[in-house]
Formats: sequence, structure tokens, C-alpha cells
Amino acid sequence: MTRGLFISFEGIDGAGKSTHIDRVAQLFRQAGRTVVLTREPGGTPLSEKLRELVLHEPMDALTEALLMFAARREHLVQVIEPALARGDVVLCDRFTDATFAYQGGGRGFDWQVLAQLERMVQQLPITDPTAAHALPAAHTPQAAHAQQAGHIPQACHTREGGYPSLRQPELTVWFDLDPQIAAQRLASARVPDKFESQPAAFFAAVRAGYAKRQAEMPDRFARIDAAQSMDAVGMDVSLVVTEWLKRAAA
Ligand SMILES: Nc1ncnc2c1ncn2[C@@H]1O[C@H](COP(=O)(O)OP(=O)(O)O)[C@@H](O)[C@H]1O
Ligand SMILES: Cc1cn([C@H]2C[C@H](O)[C@@H](COP(=O)(O)OP(=O)(O)O)O2)c(=O)[nH]c1=O
Repeated sequence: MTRGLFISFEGIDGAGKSTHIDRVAQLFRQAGRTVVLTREPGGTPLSEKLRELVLHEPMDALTEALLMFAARREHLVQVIEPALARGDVVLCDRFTDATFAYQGGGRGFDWQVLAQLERMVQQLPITDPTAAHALPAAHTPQAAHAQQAGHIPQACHTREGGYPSLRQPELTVWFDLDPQIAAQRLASARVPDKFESQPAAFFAAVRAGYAKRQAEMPDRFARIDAAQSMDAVGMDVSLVVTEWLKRAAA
């Protein structure tokens, strides 16, 4: 069976993610793959309700982070894991890097607490504990032990290391853009939500959050210079994805 692929798209608001995701979806469809195009926060009926709340209601920084991860957990259980198990290509408009960038970088929320929440929510295997088929047999003796002990592993993004590991995108396309250019683009594009109404300094901190995340996990990040023309950005994105696919297949 074809292996599922998980790709996320990140960047500050107005960087151009939404403009280019469809083109990537087309690339995969032309190659005969089934594509699940989804977004965070959101992607399930419950997660979309949580999205409405976090994007429009003022709230405490921990509440905001918890709601992002609650929406993500639901999204993983209901949409992302089943799609990957079917062998589909999951293209996700934002994932956990956005929480580190916005809640960690932008809001200044504790990075280590976010890392703990990430481990709790994204630890593999991901199953709904209330479902009849939940808690499949652990893959290794260490995994069985960890499962019985309720241990949350420290290890992260270890594809080759096997269990324990976290669900992470295999490729993250980061649209990196100066916040002032992003603000100019957004000024004429749409009515701003809670995050988009933040000052340029907030987005400078979000951008720094993305840079920190990239430095922590350089292997899966591809940085795109999003200040270029739409065509140039589109070409860079196609190139990054096709080159990555070649390497992944090798
Ligand atoms: N490379 C680009 N050059 C100029 N304008 C762009 C470029 N990419 C996107 N835009 C415009 O900027 C605005 C925000 O783009 P969008 O894709 O919605 O950003 P995001 O999804 O990252 O918030 C839209 O009006 C879009 O047409
Ligand atoms: C996924 C995620 C998004 N966000 C923010 C970033 C965006 O401002 C907003 C929604 O993202 P997005 O879907 O990119 O907004 P739009 O549809 O307006 O382009 O939520 C966080 O603060 N933390 C998160 O974990």
C-alpha cells in the first residue's frame, strides 16, 4: 500500500500559505494521490467550533494554548491519523509549529510547557481511548512498558528510531516574510481576526518563534522566501515538494 504523507504549511498571517496550498494539492492529484486538504485550528466539526472561539474571543494564554491542542487532538484522531493510515496525502494549513510560534513566540507562553502538551497530544500511537478498537498492541517491549506505565516519552520526530515518537509533519513548508510586507498584503485582503489585528511587534515575535522551531527541527523544515512574486514563491514551493518527494522515495 502507498505510504501516507503529512505536510504542513506555516508562516505569519498574510505570508501566502493559503494561496499556494491548492497548487501543491494539484501536484499530488496529478501523481494519482488522494489528498486531504485541511487546516488548524479546525478540520473537524468540533475543532472548527474551537477555532471560532480562539479566533474571536479574548482569553488567557494557557486557555488559548489548551484550546489549540484540544482542537489538534480531535483533528488527529478524527482526520489526520485515519487519512495517513489509508495512505492519503495530508496537506495541513498550520500545525503545532504555529502554537510554538504564536502562543510561544507571540504571546511569550512557556516553550517547555508547550513541548509537554505536544508530547501529550501527539504521542504515537494516536487512538480514541473510548473507541472499541482503541489501544492496539504496543510494537515493542519498551513501548508496551511505556504504555502500561502511562509514560510520556521525551523523544521527538524520530521516524527512523521507531517507538516512542510523536506525530509530526514529515515536511513543513515555512513561508517566511517580513511582518510589514504581510501587513500591507492583509490590509487590502480581509477583515482581520483576533490574531491578524495584532501589531507588527507581535508578528516579529511569531516569526522568531518559527525560526527557533526550525533550528530545533531543521530536517523537516523548508524555508521559502515569501517576499518574492507569487509566481516565484509558487515555483519554490513546487521545487521544495518535488525534491523532498524524491529524497523520501530514495
Ligand atoms: N507572493 C505574493 N505577492 C503579493 N501578494 C501575495 C503573495 N502571496 C499572497 N499574496 C496575497 O496576500 C494576501 C494573503 O495571502 P494568503 O495566501 O491568504 O496568506 P496566508 O494564508 O498565509 O494568511 C492575499 O490577498 C494574497 O493574494
Ligand atoms: C494552528 C494555530 C493557529 N493560530 C492562529 C494563527 C492565525 O492567526 C489563526 C488562524 O490561522 P489561519 O487559518 O492561517 O487564518 P486565515 O484563515 O485567516 O488565514 O490562528 C495560533 O495562534 N496557534 C495555533 O496553534
